[in-house]
Amino acid sequence: MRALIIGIGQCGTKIADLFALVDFETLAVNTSRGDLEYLKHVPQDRRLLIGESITGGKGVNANPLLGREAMKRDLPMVMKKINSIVGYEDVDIFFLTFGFGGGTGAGGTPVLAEALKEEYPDSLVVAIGALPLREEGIRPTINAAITIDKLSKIADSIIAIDNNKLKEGNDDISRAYERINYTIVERIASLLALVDVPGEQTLDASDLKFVLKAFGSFATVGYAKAEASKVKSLSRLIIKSFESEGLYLDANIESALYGLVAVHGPPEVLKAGDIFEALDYLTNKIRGKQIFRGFYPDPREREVEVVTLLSGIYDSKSIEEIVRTAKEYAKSFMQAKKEAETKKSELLSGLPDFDDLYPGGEVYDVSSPRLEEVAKRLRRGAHD
Ligand SMILES: Nc1nc2c(ncn2[C@@H]2O[C@H](COP(=O)(O)OP(=O)(O)OP(=O)(O)O)[C@@H](O)[C@H]2O)c(=O)[nH]1
Repeated sequence: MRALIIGIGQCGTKIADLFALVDFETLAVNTSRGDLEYLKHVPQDRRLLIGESITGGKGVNANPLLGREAMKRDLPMVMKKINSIVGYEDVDIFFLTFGFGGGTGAGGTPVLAEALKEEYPDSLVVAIGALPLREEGIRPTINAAITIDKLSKIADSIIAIDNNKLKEGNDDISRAYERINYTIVERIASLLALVDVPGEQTLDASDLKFVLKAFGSFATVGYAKAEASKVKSLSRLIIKSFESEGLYLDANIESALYGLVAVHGPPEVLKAGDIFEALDYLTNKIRGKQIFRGFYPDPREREVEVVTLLSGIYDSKSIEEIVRTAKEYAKSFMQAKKEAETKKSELLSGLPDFDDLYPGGEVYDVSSPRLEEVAKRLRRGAHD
């Protein structure tokens, strides 16, 4: 199983930086030189500054048109770098990490996703994006809604993390960002770590790709960990992986088409009866009724760890709220624009031009040959 993590923009490269810390192959792409320098773990030769000719290396200030243009202009450089990283061994999944509300990530990610799909048709492109906080105002919400629309037509799955859930803690915002970034990386890394690993019933890269190849719908990764001696019901632990801290996305898990469950822990907890009860429960709960599973009994373990992935989700309150708000805003903005145009033409219609009011306003070109001729004749007359 080979994954390449590509971070785009500030939020995306910060997340990629954490993936680099846990030894994933990463690439960081940004319009801001300062943000690239700030990274700690992505190797220097894996940091690409794009759009320098338009931004001077200073970011795009939440303008996705500039983010898109920056990625378009430097796409050959970015793709060349990716080619050199990929080499001769296929990449199973490109994970693109970014913030939906900014300019570089929101504008640039769909451009890169499209190019990757074209160049690597057998690899999956999965977008992992942070949804903006309501308090950030209307622009990030619009950026998010339009980017969701674009990516839903290109990416195989979109793993959206709702930053609004951050507010449930007491941390200041940068600590809260750190916490959520860490959680995302922990979950995806735990999931990938259990793919292609020997176990009782194992998951391979093709299982994971099957689940994530979900025509641009939403996917979510759940996680739960508990002391083995305290686990009364494995199915409850699996369900718990989607609750509380669970999702970071307000989604109806029953609408999911596919699922994947990986459980790691001491053999006495991973009993066949409990496992099948848990799987039956989940299979009946989700709409698509297809669950892949992997079980990894480990006698040295004292804890049980559950990683769950659900995909093919269309029903999400977090996403609906963003799309609805953006649509309502767009509608009222277009209406206001139309009214302003009508008002402007009503106010200004009927005004004359300067010519109507200033008689004798003909203008002669002093360098015209005819005028020269007249001037010459006048001068001659003066001498005669
Ligand atoms: N989860 C999470 N969200 C973040 C983080 N940093 C920023 N965001 C969110 O991402 C959005 C802003 O995206 P950025 O990545 O900062 O912007 P950008 O893509 O670099 O684009 P510009 O700054 O406009 O050049 C906002 O909606 C923030 O709430 C982070 O570290 N973690």
